[in-house]
Amino acid sequence: MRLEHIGIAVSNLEESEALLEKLLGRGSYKRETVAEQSVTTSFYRGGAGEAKLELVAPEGATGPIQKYLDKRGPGIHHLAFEVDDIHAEMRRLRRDGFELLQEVPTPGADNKLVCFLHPKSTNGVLVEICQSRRE
Ligand SMILES: CC[C@H](C(=O)O)C(=O)SCCNC(=O)CCNC(=O)[C@H](O)C(C)(C)COP(=O)(O)OP(=O)(O)OC[C@H]1O[C@@H](n2cnc3c(N)ncnc32)[C@H](O)[C@@H]1OP(=O)(O)O
Ligand SMILES: [Co+2]
Repeated sequence: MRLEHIGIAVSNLEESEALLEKLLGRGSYKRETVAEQSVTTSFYRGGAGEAKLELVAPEGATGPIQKYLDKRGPGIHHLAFEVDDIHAEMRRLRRDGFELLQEVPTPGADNKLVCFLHPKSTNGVLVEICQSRRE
């Protein structure tokens, strides 16, 4: 597993993109809406070998990000780890006692398959595991 991205929940994507560009000195390389998750994401590359940043803004009033923002406001939302075989990793994590939030991986942004673990089984940190989708 390697840290692939850090997810940051934001209320206003345009404002947050402008702020991050000022901070990093580089812009987003991709915006992508994942309707199933009720989010629009905006990605920033890390330095060589470093994790990306993923701004995650709510689409609509009822998704997980809007609920998170209502409760906690903007901030670091999740850590995403890349694995080579998400199915095998999900089996391994289940065996090791982690609570998976889904039975099967689902399409994520940035050409990934994703699965989330409940934060109560990961020391209060929402964890996403992801695998690059083979074309
Ligand atoms: C997939 C597209 C993109 C990508 O990378 O490709 C993304 O990353 S999209 C990211 C948005 N999608 C998700 O977050 C999906 C997984 N999340 C969920 O299923 C829910 O948000 C869940 C189950 C983590 C929480 O939902 P629930 O309805 O149970 O909300 P509650 O507020 O009642 O939370 C219960 C409990 O969990 C704590 N919590 C919630 N969110 C987080 C978080 N991000 N980090 C840490 N802890 C979190 C919350 O505080 C509650 O704890 P409690 O002690 O009971 O207060
Ligand atoms: Co993510």
